[in-house]
Order: sequence, then structure tokens, then C-alpha cells
Amino acid sequence: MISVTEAEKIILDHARTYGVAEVPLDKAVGRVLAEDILADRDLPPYDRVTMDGIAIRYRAFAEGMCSFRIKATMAAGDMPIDITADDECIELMTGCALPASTDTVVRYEDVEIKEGMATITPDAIRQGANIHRKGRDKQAGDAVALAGIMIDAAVISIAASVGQDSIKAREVPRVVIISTGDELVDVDKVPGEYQIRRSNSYAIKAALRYYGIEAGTKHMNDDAAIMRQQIGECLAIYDVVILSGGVSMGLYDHVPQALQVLGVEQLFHKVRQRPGKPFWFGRYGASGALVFAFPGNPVSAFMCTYRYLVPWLHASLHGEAVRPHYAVLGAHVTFTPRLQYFLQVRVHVSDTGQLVAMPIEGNGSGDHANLVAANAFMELPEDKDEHEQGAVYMIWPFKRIV
Ligand SMILES: Nc1nc2c(c(=O)[nH]1)N[C@H]1C(S)=C(S)[C@@H](COP(=O)(O)OP(=O)(O)OC[C@H]3O[C@@H](n4cnc5c(N)ncnc54)[C@H](O)[C@@H]3O)O[C@H]1N2
Ligand code: MOO
Repeated sequence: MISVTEAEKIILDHARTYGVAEVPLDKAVGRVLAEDILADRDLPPYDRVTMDGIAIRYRAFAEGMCSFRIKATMAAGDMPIDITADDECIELMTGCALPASTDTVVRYEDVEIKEGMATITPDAIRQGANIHRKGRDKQAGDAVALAGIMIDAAVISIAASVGQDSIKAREVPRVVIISTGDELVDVDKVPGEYQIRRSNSYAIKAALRYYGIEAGTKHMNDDAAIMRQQIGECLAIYDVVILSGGVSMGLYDHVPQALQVLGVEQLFHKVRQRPGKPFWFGRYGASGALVFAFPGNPVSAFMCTYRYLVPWLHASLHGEAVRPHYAVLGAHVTFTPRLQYFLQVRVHVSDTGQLVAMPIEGNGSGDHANLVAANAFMELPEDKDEHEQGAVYMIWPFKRIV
């Protein structure tokens, strides 16, 4: 049996790229940007009025003029209307392009308007006030987002504003998730008395969606011949084959044997960890496809997804390992087996700004109801039995920490 660190290293050594794809803007969130996004014109593209009010020439105000005749009114999107005399102003709205003949905007709150005249009420106003200058944020041709970053709502926002209805993103691997087990029925079926509904493929598929991956799913019964045939078909089509169940020591745990017969090289089987001990990982030399065969227990498959599959995906798409997160253990924990223990925790931000992880242990690797209350696994090292409150350990969040 190998350690978690050794297993992680073997997996990350198999990080790889999958090319580049053009992705529609509304499907791009979660993907990784494959090229710099450039501003197609200055941002903002014109001197943009930032307050509803009037535009004047500051010089006139500085010389003592405070009442101005409203020459015209502009809405955002209108062509600018110029003033031709110092005692004129333009009434205009936020988002208007500032008329070149004016240089200062006075907001409505500082103006009284009566019978076509606008009178500025404060004694002092600032020259150039309430104008977002052309090109102040970015110049045409500047990069507004750099290749390699995750496409999030902020990237989508700026990409839309520079006219990109699609974005070049790093291509994601083709993934299939295969559940195994005769006791499993699909989610829309009523299970027999000794059956359960399958949930692992739904959970892993959901986790992968955050990365822009739409994984295929399959189910196989515990029949060695059918498994060989179906896994063989998947190895020919997919870059990553994820299996759940059938990897421990039971009479019907055919997965490792089926993979071996198919020529998938076993890179490890069994990791010194709980949950997830019987995790099997290998590579199919003929295509380079990777096989993550997770234990069937729902918490085991879930933990292995977040501790191994997601970091592998991150390393493949970003070209670097994910940066580890740490938190403070909020209560004493004893765990005696010589295994790395992935404690389920609820991490919160304390009053002093620390990430604190409170244990929510649950009832072992079959208790996936407990994952709803937890938001991370805390990785407690295998060489210690006692883990003191206040100790700092690595965490693997699977939800937003709030
Ligand atoms: N003699 C031993 N028995 C077991 C060992 C061991 O070392 N020696 N390891 C235990 C550990 S640890 C785990 S974890 C499990 C993993 O076993 P398998 O990967 O072979 O998984 P199954 O036996 O097929 O299923 C385990 C459990 O999970 C349920 N399951 C399976 N697939 C799904 C799914 N898609 N959705 C929901 N639930 C699923 C299944 O019904 C079983 O209850 O082995 C221990 N045994
Ligand atoms: O490793 Mo198993 O996942 O402990 O139950």
C-alpha cells in the first residue's frame, strides 16, 4: 500500500493537455482561458459621464458664473451635443459620451433646475468631476484577461464587453463515469428491499461540471465478461475512465482483473487512507487514457474525486499543481489506524479571520448524508494518533466556504 503523497505524485505525473476549443461565451464558465483576451477599443471607449446632471465648461464657473441655460438634453447612446457659449450647459445622463466642448459634470444633487436654467448650488466644484476618461481602464489592444486563468463571471463580463461571443479555452478531457454493482438501480426506480439507488456517478458528474466537463455515465453489473467488453469500449473513446465500486476483495469485485486483462497498466492499487483505501489507478498505453477506479462507498468515491481527480484536472488544465489550503482544527480528534484520515469538517471563517475546521464525523464511508452538512475534508497525517485542537492541517474543500 502506498501513501497519499505517493499516490498524488503518481497521478500528477500523468497530468497532460487536451488542446484548445472555441467555447460559446455562455458555456465558458469554469473553463481555462487559452489565449489573452484583448480590448477591441479603449475602455471606456469615450469620456463617459458617471452621474446624471449637467455638463459645463469649468472655466465659466471658475470665473463666477453659476447659472447656465440648458441647451439640450442627452440620453446615454445619443451623439454628443456641443455647447457654443460659456453660459450654456447640456443636461445629460450617466453613460453619455461627454460633449467635447464641456469638461465637467455637475450632478443633479448640486443643481437647481428652473425654467430651462440650471443653477449650481455649491460654492466649489471640481474641474473634470464625474467623468470616466476614455482609455483610463485599458487601451485598445491591451490584454484584459490573460491565458491560463479560470473563466469566471468577471472574465465573462469583460469578454462580452470587448465583443467575444466565444472564447478560446483549453479543451477538457472526454470523461466517462461507470458505476458497478448488481445491487444498484437507477435514480428513477424503486429499489428492491436489498437494493439501493446509484448515486456516485451523479455526484462525480456534478463535481466535474464546475470544470466545464459534461461527463458521460454508464452502469455495469458485476459480470466479469460484460465489464471487460464495456470498459474496453470506453477505453477506445474516452480520455478518462472513472469507475466506482468493485475494487476491494469481494468475490464480485472484478474491476482490477478486468482492467488487467484489457491491458491497462496498474500504477497503484490501495492507498494508506480512510476512506478510499482500495483506490486503483492506471494507464491504458494504447491510447494514454487514464483510469481512476474509486471504491464504491459513496464517501470514498467522493473524497477520491476531490483529493485526486480534481487536482489532476487542475494540473492538466492550468499546467501547475493546485495551491493547498490549510485550516485550524477546531476540536481534538483521535484516529489510531496507520492511515491518512480524511476527516469531514465544516470550515468557517472565525471572528479573527482564521479558517477553522469543526469535525462532523458521520458514520463512515457509507454515510453520504453527512456530506451535505460538511464542506471539506481535513487531511490528518497517518503518523499521528492525536490531533490537537489548534493544529493546522491541509483541507480539501468541496463547497464554497462561507
Ligand atoms: N475484506 C475486505 N473487505 C473490504 C475492504 C477490505 O480491505 N477488505 N475494504 C473496504 C473498503 S475500505 C471499501 S471503501 C469498500 C470498497 O469496496 P468496492 O470498491 O469493492 O465497492 P463495492 O463493494 O462495490 O461497494 C461498496 C459499497 O458502496 C455501495 N456503492 C457502490 N457503488 C455505488 C454507487 N454508484 N452509488 C451508491 N452506492 C454505491 C455499495 O452498495 C456498497 O455498499 O470495500 C470494503 N470491503
Ligand atoms: O476506504 Mo473505505 O472507503 O474506508 O470505506
